[in-house]
Amino acid sequence: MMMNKRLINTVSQSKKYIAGNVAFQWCSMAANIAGVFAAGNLIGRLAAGKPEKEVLWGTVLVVIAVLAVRCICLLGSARMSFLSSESVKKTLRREIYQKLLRLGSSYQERVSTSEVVQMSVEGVDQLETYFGAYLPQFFYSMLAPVTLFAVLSFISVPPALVLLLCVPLIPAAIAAVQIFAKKLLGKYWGQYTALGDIFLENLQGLTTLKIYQADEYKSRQMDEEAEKFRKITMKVLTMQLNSISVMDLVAFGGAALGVILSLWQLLAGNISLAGCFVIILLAAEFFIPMRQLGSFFHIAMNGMAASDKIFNLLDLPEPQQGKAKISVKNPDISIKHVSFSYDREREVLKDIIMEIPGGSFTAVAGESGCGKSTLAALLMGRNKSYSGSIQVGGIELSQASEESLMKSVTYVGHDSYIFKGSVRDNLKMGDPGAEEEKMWNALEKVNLADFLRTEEGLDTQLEERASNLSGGQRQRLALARALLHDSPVYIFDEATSNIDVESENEIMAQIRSLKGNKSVILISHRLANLTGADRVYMMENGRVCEAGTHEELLDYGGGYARLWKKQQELEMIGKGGGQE
Ligand SMILES: Nc1ncnc2c1ncn2[C@@H]1O[C@H](COP(=O)(O)OP(=O)(O)OP(=O)(O)O)[C@@H](O)[C@H]1O
Repeated sequence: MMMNKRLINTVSQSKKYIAGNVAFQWCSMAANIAGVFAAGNLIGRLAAGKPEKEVLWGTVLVVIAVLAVRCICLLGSARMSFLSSESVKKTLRREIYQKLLRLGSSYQERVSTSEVVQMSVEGVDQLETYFGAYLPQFFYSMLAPVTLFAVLSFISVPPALVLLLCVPLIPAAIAAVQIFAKKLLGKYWGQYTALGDIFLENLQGLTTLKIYQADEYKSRQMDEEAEKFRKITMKVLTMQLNSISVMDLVAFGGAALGVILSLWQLLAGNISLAGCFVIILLAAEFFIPMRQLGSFFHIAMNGMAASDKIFNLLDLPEPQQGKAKISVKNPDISIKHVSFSYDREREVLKDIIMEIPGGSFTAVAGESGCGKSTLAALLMGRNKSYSGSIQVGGIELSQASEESLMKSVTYVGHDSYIFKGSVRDNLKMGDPGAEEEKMWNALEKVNLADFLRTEEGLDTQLEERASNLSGGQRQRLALARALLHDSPVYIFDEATSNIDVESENEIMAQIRSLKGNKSVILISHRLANLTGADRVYMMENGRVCEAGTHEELLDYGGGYARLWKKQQELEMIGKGGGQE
C-alpha cells in the first residue's frame, strides 16, 4: 500500500534511517508497555491492600526510566526522520537538476519552467514527509499491534485477538478512499501546475500586459484558474476530512470493543484487575500507530502524485549525447541536404546545402520567418532531429559532445541573457580567467567602455536581465562577453538589431575583423551589414535560393537584389528626411 519501489530505490540511502526510526519508535512502545505493566502491578497491589514501600518506589523508578527512554527515543526518531528527509531532498533535487542538464538547453520544449520549479520545491517537500514520516510509520504500524498482541495474549487471548483483528479495518477504510483520492489528487496537481504556469507567465510579461491594458483580462483569467484550484482543493480537503472521520470511528470503536471484552473477562473472573487495567490502557495503542499512518497518508498521497510527475520528468527521452570532440582550431562547417521540422508536419528547413570554410565570413539573409534562426539553432545543437548532415570540423553534430560544441561555437542572439550582478561577473562568463585589461578591451570594441567609465566601471551593478541598461547597451555587453569567449566559430543572429546605426557600423567592423581568425556566420535583416561577406546565402521559405558574394547576388538580380534595392531606397528616404 503506497509503496513505490522505484521511489524508495531512488533514495536507497534513506532505508537505514527509516529502519532506525522504526527501531526508536518500537523501543519507545516497549518502554511504554513496561510502564503500564508497572502501573498495573501497583493498582493490583493497591486493590489487594497497602503495597510495600519497595513496590511503590520500584514503580516510581520504572516510570522515570520509561520517561527517560521515551524521551531519548523521541529525539532519536526525530533525528532519523530529519536525516532521511535530508537525503530525499538532496537526492531528488540533484536528480532533477542533472536531468535538466542532460536534457540540455532545449528542456523547455518538453517541460515548463514553472512545473520544474513546483516539482523540485513543493513536490520534493511532499516526498520529504513520505520518507520522513509515512514510511517509518507504515512499518511501525505493522509491528506495534503484533508486539502488543504477543504481550497481551499472556493476559487474555480473546480481547488481544479482537484488538488485533480490528486494526486492519483502518487500512481497509484508507484503501477504499484511495481509489477516489488518486484521481482527485492527479487533477489537483494538474490544476496546481497550470495555475503556477499562468502566474509565472503573467508576472514576467506584466509590463507588456500593462502597455496593452490586458492586465484586467489576464487577471480575470487567473481568477478563473484560481477558482478552479480552490474548488479542487476543497474537494481534496473534504475527502481527507471524511476519511479521517472514518478512521477515527474504526480506531475508537475497536479500542472500545477491546475494553468491553477485557471488562467482561474480569467479571467472568478470567483475568486479574491488574491484567484488565493493562489491557484497557494498551487497547488504544493498537490503533494509534495505524491512525497516525492514516493522517500521514494524505500527505504521502500528495507526495505520490508529485513523484509521478518527477518520474515523468526523469523518464523524458534525452537527446543523444555524442562523445566526439571538435578539436580542430578553425573548423570547417559543412551543411548537406539538411531538412528540419518542429512539428513533423511543416518543414521549416528544406534541403539546405552550405559550405562554411574555417575563418570565413558567411552571411545568411532572407525575409522574416524563412528559417534563419532555426538554422542557427541547429548549428548550436539545440535541435537534433534534423535529416541530412551537419559537420563541424569533420564531426557530425549529433556525435559531438555538447561541451566541445559550446566551446567551439558562440551564439549571440538579439536578446541575450544578462545576469543580475556586476558587469565583471557577466564578462567573466565569457572568459573566467580574463584580466581587467582584456575585459576593457572587449568593452572598447563594442563601444561600451566610455559609458561604463562614467558609472562604476567593471563593478557597475546590473539588475535582473540588466533592466537598468538600455536595450542597445545590453546588447553591446552581450557582444563583449561573446568576444571574450574566444571560440573558433561565432554566430551573430540579428545581434546588432537594437543598436543605433552609427554604433552598429562600428560593431560590424569589429565583427568583420574577426574574419581570418574565426569563422563568422552573420544573420541580419539589414543587407548593408552583409556586404563584406565571403559568401551570402539568401533563403526563402526554408530553402537556399541564391548564394554568392554581395556583388554576385546583385548582378544575378534575384530576391537578394530586390531586397537590397528596397532597403537602399528606404535608407535614402530616411537620410533625405533627416536632411530636410
Ligand atoms: N519553437 C518553434 N516551434 C515551432 N515552430 C517554430 C519554432 N520556432 C520557429 N518556428 C517556425 O519556424 C519558421 C522559421 O522561423 P525562424 O525563427 O527560423 O525564422 P527567421 O528567418 O529567423 O525569422 P526572423 O528573421 O523573423 O527571426 C517560422 O515559420 C516559425 O513559425
